[in-house]
Amino acid sequence: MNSTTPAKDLNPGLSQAEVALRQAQYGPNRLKPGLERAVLVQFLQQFRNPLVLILLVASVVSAATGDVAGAVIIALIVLMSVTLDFVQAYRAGRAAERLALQVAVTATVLRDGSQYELPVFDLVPGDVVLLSAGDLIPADARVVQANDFFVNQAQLTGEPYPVEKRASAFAAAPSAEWVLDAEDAVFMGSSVVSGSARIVIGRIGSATALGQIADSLATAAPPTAFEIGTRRFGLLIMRLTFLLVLFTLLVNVALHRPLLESFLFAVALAVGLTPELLPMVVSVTLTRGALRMAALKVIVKRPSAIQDMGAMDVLCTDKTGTLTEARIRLERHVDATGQSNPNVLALAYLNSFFESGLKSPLDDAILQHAEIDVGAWTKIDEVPFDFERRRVSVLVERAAEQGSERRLVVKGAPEDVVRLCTHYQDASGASLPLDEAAHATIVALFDGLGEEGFRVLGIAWKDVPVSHSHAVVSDETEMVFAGFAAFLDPPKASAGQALRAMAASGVAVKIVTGDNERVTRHVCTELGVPITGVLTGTDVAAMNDDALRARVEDINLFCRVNPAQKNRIILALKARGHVVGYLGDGINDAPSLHTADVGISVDGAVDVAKQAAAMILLENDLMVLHQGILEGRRTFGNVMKYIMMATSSNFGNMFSMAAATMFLPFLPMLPLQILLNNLLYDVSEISLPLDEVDAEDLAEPKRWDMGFIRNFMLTIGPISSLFDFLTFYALVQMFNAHESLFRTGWFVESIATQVLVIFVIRTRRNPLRSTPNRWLVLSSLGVVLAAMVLPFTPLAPYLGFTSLPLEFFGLLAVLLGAYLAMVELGKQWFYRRLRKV
Ligand SMILES: Nc1ncnc2c1ncn2[C@@H]1O[C@H](COP(=O)(O)OP(=O)(O)OP(=O)(O)O)[C@@H](O)[C@H]1O
Ligand SMILES: [Mg+2]
Repeated sequence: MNSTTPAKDLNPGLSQAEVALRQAQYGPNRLKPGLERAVLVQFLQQFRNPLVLILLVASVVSAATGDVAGAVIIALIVLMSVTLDFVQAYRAGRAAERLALQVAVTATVLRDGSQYELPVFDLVPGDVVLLSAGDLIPADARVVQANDFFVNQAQLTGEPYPVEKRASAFAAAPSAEWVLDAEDAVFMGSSVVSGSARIVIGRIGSATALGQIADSLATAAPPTAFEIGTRRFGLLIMRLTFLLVLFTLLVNVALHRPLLESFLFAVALAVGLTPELLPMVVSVTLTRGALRMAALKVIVKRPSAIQDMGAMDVLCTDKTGTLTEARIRLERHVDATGQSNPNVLALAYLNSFFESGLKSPLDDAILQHAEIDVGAWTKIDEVPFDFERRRVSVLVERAAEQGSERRLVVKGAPEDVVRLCTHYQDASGASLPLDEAAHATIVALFDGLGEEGFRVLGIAWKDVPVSHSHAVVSDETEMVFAGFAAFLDPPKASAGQALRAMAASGVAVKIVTGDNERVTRHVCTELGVPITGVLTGTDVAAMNDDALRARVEDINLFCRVNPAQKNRIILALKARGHVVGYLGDGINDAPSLHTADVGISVDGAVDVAKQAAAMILLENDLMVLHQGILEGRRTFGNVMKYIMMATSSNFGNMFSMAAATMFLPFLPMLPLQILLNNLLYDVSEISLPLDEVDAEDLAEPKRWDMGFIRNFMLTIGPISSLFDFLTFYALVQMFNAHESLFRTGWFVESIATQVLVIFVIRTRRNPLRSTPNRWLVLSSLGVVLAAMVLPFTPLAPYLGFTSLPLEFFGLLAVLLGAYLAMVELGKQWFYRRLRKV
């Protein structure tokens, strides 16, 4: 191990004035381009939709052939739909970004000689930053001081093992260039595995090595289950649209209709069929969910995680701080004979005091327990803590009668610490050989402490020659066992209740901890959590992935597992088809937070954990998480409503429109009327994300089910078409409708049925027993009213409408009532059959 390299420069950091200058010059330390440019780009991206482009081109062509008014109206309608969609989605996006800012990763920066905790995007070249284990490296920088400083550069180099970095003055070859394997350079996107350092920033934002490859990294995120679902749904719709459009086009051509108009009609039909509001509905529901979560003190970094929360059926969690209070207190310090012994405390204190790597709450508890003067000791070296060894050693020295003495002090997981010892120290301080009898006493003592619910660390030491100036892992042998430090970390009162609530909502909770079995069992008993099975890290190590997969289902306690094993457990659960959440706060949790479908961390977590998580709890409370799960399911419910509307009623309408072209001597609706119909329908749906979802729809994890959507479509769609044909028949037979009367009548009927059916479809219950959101009622009724009034306004001739006879509204009322009643019957039949399967 490399020992401390002293600071060559005592750089006090930049002055605030200098920082302001540099911020103006270099901009924020961010990978993404500025928002302003993005707005325009985002808006223009809406026009990438081929249907939108085709419509605009087609309307230009139709303007050229004489129909200027029609072309202008089509262009206007298209523009309005695009803007409507964009504004909603953009506002949602901004709200999500503001939320994410609340949990921005910060760095410890030295400016004007004082330390500040600042968001990383505030940093400028020249800033002095202090780093310790678990931190993310905020920009490309030079190391000026290092202390057993190891970083993980996997994101840049793909090299999974930590590499050591040293201060320039101590590097074998100080480098002037930014080379990834330079010993004295660290790079944005890597993380500190152990040790500490002081760095001076050289390059920020997109000038960093990461910034230069950021575009290629951006594509790496795997799609969530929900995104895969939406994509498959889009494909289904696309196929249906294609068939229908082709069909109408062929019929119209066969009937020798005007080509351009037929083409426009077919394209308008395609627009009518496309659930173009789906992305908007998804992002708005998600943002609304995120804002409601924020009120509960949960910050959602990646909005789609809310959906994953709704789908999640297994939650894995570590123990400390989640199930326990994380107010850890040192309760006892006992020697091998079980007697309280100040020498044990002194050794533990030395170790915690000089440990420079990852400080854990256990260290804090030791340091807070007593004030011990360590002034006589100086630190020589350290073997930093890691989650494989589960221990930390410090090498310290003090003056003694003859010269000086050097001592290695180890503290860590008791099983391992005891294994490293050949001697033990009794109450008088004498060092005795650790024979079988002594070993049995020590193990019994340890077991006893565990039984009482104590978290226990073993403490051991040995003297080394003064010439010994580096400490390495292999020095941790032939130690003298000093005793145990025993801590209490009381279970959280609210945790048991939260776990029961989750179980009742169909989410299995599994505990995945680096701590030992006895302590964890004790916590479970106190919380009233039944233990269905236990696996230890040793068991997991002995299994291949198949064997692990076969076991993960029944086990709800995984103990003494290391970070890689935690990750394997998550992978095994995912492979079994579960949607897995992971809650954790340490360096050891980062890989699992990344692998899980939804990673959840807490505000006090180390940077790497916060970075890997999709959601941050500002208050570590499992009950809030249960709320989040319900929020996710609510979001899913509202998106589903939109999809069920789009596939049943909307699709039914467009289907009858296509079919009607075969029987009518004219187009059943003008292209622009179809587009207007679609726009009005969209407007009625804007408030859908605000809608309530019935309690029974929140009872279970929610997942995409294409079979469900298809069957629903096949049940409700035909009812919609049936009533279209009844209208069609009545208009021709009873009203003797000519072209424009027919189109006007059908336009009004189709809007009314299509929009009002939401009140039947939005609930599984009798629609009168489930209260819809006020805005949804207002927008729906408003749109239907607008459609009815439109034919009587001066706009009517431009839109090809004619005023309707009063009797038509009588017919409409009868048809509408019968339609809604029949959809309700169809719906009830559908859900009854669904329950039987
Ligand atoms: N500061 C420390 N010094 C020595 N040993 C430590 C220290 N911190 C942790 N350990 C050892 O490493 C083990 C694993 O660490 P830790 O308990 O933090 O893991 P975890 O998986 O995060 O567990 P938890 O579920 O309690 O959060 C501990 O049980 C303890 O034996
Ligand atoms: Mg932990």
